[in-house]
Amino acid sequence: MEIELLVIPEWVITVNSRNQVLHHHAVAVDDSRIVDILPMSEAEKHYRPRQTVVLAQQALLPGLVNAHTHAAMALLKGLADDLPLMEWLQNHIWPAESRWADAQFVYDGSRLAIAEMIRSGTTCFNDMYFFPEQTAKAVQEAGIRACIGLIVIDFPTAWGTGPEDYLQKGLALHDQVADDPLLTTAFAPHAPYTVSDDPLKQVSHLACEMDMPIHMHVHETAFEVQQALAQHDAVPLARLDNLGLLDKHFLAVHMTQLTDEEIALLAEKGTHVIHCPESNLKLASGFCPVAKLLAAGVNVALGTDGNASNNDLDMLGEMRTAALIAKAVAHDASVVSAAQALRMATINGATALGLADTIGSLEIGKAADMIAVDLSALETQPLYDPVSQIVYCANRNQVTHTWVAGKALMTQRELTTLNITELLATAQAWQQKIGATS
Ligand SMILES: CSC[C@H]1O[C@@H](n2cnc3c(O)ncnc32)[C@H](O)[C@@H]1O
Ligand SMILES: [Zn+2]
Repeated sequence: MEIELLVIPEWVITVNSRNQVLHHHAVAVDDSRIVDILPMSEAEKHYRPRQTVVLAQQALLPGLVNAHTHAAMALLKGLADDLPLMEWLQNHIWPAESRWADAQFVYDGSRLAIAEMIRSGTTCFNDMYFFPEQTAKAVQEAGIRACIGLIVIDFPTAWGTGPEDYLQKGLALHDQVADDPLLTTAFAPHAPYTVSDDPLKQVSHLACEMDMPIHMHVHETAFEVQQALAQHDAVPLARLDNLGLLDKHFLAVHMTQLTDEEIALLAEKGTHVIHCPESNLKLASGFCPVAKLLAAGVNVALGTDGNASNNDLDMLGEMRTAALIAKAVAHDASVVSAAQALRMATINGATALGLADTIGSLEIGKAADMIAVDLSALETQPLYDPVSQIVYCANRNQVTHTWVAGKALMTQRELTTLNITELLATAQAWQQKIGATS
């Protein structure tokens, strides 16, 4: 049978329901999908590939899913460090955004972020930012996969005048990208402290009717919870529940403040938690109780947050941080194994975005969103367990290949759809403009 592509790595890390790691197997790809996974010795008998990629000493795994980011913030990387969330946001980031965040900024920043993501093995990201049509354009040109946030926030910005306008523009974008197999959309109300009840009720209604995810920062800090108690006489999670938002469509980002009762509520409602450990550490926001959430049956996925609070978009690093912090928080080294951390960075993100039938694992019928990691370097040798090596040892420069829907976006560390020289020139032009005024 003639096929487009046959990839023959040392290991196939499937992230299927049995976490199978296959040695000396090949992955056959045709028409954007995985059509077979079979022993290497049989592959060449069964298939006549137009291209064969042999990856000796490399592991092939599902592309990483960054379940929470603000791609365009790549242009604000390092602009305001070492600050707590509210001071960072109100005194530095929001003023910078109101000065700079126009359509060109979002397009240029998104391209820079997408290049960083492809180079570090991310094949799908869930975004929340102004001018989402610019992020969508950058995604389409680069060939990566993304869920584009249709933002809602009470105050006016360069992108819109208020909630009605944001929703109208967002719904128009939803219709515009509906036929693109690599793009989906989610409602993205910013946070409980910036979106009032009426737009939240509207989002809840629309998300249910259109079967779309809702992506929101929630319980990021203790301050957020205390302030809401004083203002609304209810913690944000209870307010969102009363407004009807908590169900399987809801992606609650951060969740560093959670009681055991709230964890049980999330499990009962099927709400997803998006854990961003490095952003939480850098802004000193708090610690998400990941082990307790997983034990309660809550789907926990991973995100980097934006480049201005992390400051990288490195999902390999995020996996490692998530596994290490979870152990310290739980006072238990056995929680969040390497295999579990990898699930959080792949299939759990896909599940949160409603894409688990398409991406998140290497299985026959799924889209060929795959990455190769070279484990031959001395830093990852000797090697007893490739999953352990990827989560606890490897760094992002060891990602050699990135495919989305069977198309190579990076081959032997060379980007195929983005030009690094151009991206660097654009980043430096923005640095000069923004740096001159800060
Ligand atoms: C409505 S567009 C997104 C908005 O969110 C801001 N943002 C970035 N990181 C965080 C965070 O960790 N908590 C809250 N808000 C954040 C970003 O700067 C945009 O203004
Ligand atoms: Zn965020």
